[in-house]
Amino acid sequence: MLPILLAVCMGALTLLLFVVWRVRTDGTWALWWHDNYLERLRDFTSGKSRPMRILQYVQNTAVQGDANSVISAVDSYCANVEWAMNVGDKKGEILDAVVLDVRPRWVLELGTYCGYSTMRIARLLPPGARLITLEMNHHYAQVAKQILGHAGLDSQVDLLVGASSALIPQLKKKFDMDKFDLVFIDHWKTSYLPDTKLLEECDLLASGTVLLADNVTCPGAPEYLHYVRNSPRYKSLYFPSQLEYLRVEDGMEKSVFLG
Ligand SMILES: C[S@@+](CC[C@H](N)C(=O)[O-])C[C@H]1O[C@@H](n2cnc3c(N)ncnc32)[C@H](O)[C@@H]1O
Repeated sequence: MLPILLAVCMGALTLLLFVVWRVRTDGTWALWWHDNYLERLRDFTSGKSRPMRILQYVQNTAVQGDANSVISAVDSYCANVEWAMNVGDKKGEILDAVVLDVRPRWVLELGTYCGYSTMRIARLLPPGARLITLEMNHHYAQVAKQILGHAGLDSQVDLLVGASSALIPQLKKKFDMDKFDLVFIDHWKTSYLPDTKLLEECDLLASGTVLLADNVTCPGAPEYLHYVRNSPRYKSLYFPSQLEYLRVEDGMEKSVFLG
């Protein structure tokens, strides 16, 4: 009996070590572990959603009206308490550098989630610039509004709730605008390419418009990458980095529309 028990324990331990190793080194396993298993477990035990837990942490710890303090609070929560799909601090620095370099008047963000990258972009915008961010999940959008309000950035940002494919064709008329200077692409990865083509069709990209796409390595957006790297309409450059809050390879693709 004892040898069988010992063998079962050894087998279970080996399996556990294997799962821990894969979660720490493989992006697909890491995303499944954090986004499905751990998130659902915490939702069940706390009776709240992950965005609500992030919001609560921000309200309890970040200085009201101080965007950097709110950004640090989200990073601290997601690095130390539970992972979340924000662009994160490391790739956030790449995003910051692109925003500062472009100095955009009109920015579009695809995928708001809790408003983390929205805050990073909005706090660096020159006076008079506008950031339009699209989020299809109503609950996430409500949380993002409160987080942006806590950071004091809500007046610079227009958060539209709905699917990007439905909202993009309405933007020109709705905002009485012409073209975007910067587009941050960070929604579901299968939508990167169709929405880029939709932006072209809707005449929302000017020569010089910068597209910055997150997660092009993990979980990856191969069709989008193939398009921007091979189309004569784009000049594209890869920025290697790490997946938010984890030691897993990821990167961002900056693509300049050439007209
Ligand atoms: C990776 S998260 C965005 C993270 C955010 N940019 C940040 O760094 O803080 C992706 C978000 O895109 C939203 N989303 C996915 N597909 C979308 C679509 N087609 N239209 C609008 N929102 C979408 C999801 O609901 C999710 O909240």
